[in-house]
Amino acid sequence: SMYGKFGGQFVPEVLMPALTELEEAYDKYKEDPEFLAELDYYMKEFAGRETPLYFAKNLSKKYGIKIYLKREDLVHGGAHKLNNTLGQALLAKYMGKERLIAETGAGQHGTATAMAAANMGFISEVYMGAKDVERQHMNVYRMELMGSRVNAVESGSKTLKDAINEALRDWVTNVENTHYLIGSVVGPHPYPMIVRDFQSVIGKEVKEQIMEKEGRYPDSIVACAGGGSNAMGIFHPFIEDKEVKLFPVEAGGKEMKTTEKEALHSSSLCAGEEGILQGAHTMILQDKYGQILESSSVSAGLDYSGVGPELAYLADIGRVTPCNVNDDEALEAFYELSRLEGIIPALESSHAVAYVMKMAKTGELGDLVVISLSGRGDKDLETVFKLKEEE
Ligand SMILES: CC/C=C(/N=C/c1c(COP(=O)(O)O)cnc(C)c1O)C(=O)O
Repeated sequence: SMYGKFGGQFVPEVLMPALTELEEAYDKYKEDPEFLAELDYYMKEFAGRETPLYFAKNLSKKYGIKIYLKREDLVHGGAHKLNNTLGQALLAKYMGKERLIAETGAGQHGTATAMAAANMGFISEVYMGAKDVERQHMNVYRMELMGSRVNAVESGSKTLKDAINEALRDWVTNVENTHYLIGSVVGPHPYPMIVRDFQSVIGKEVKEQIMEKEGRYPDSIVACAGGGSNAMGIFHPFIEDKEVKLFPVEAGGKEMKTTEKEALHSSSLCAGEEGILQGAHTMILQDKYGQILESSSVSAGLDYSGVGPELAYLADIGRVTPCNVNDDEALEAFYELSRLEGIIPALESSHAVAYVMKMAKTGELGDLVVISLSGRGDKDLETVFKLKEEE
């Protein structure tokens, strides 16, 4: 449960039995043939795996290096989030739970939770910051259409951190019949491990696909990092392959500056400090009194003041190279990929594309790079066109 000095279970005593129950269930079912067969069925027949490792020929031609996109935007629902919600929902079913709750920012995790809940017959409830309810409204319709109740959270910055706090409060009250389906590699142990394991299907597929297509591993892998689950999912199978450089790209927001009460970015690895957030010792954006600072990003899914403890650990030991791009660079990448490849990326994923556009010619990424295209951009069209009008 510890990643070096990071990780742990910094939660109220009342939650410890639920965390112990979850860890015991995970240990029991993660090697259970029936559980694994059922999960494999859902991954193939419902989520649509395996996803392509697509050679972006026009992007590669323009930027002078070989660029592959791991197409998690093609997972059912439009993002990598379903990989995790199917795993955790199935685990909750084997545990005999009848209700799922979740937090969401971009609404992709909420949608993926609603999909798993509808399909497996759970009651489901999603907590979503009021600001995110506004800017990802298409996903609110999708969640409600599939039978989830969406609770707009008005406290704090009305984004992801506040949604997680409300979900934790619900869980404390309803721990008997409810599984809290955390959407990223954050929170108290065993969540960062469970989510990383379910998302590792991404990196496992890349390992086989890149060997098939190129006969070698990539020089670098680039993935955006909000909580860090698509990054940890694509990185984890390559951790021991030291020749593969790993770049988690954080949201640089408006600028890499912090005022008294807020950060103008969401780059916890690049500019945060050690602290405790929502159950884990990790890197967070906090003021000098240790109060969590509001974060900022054009993309709801990266707009988070913390990051997963395992990613904090890997950055601390130098196995990953944290970096960031700002809102404008991400928006430029959103347009670039749409025009060059006919693929509209989520604003979150656009941060990874932007970093490759920015660094391709420096040699830092080598000649063969894989980008985790974590989601598609349909949910962001309104945001992007509103910004265009304001220009
Ligand atoms: C769990 C809260 C995060 C959400 N989304 C985060 C997200 C992210 C960032 O989340 P991580 O992979 O966990 O860092 C990347 N790409 C897409 C398409 C996303 O939707 C959500 O609520 O949908």
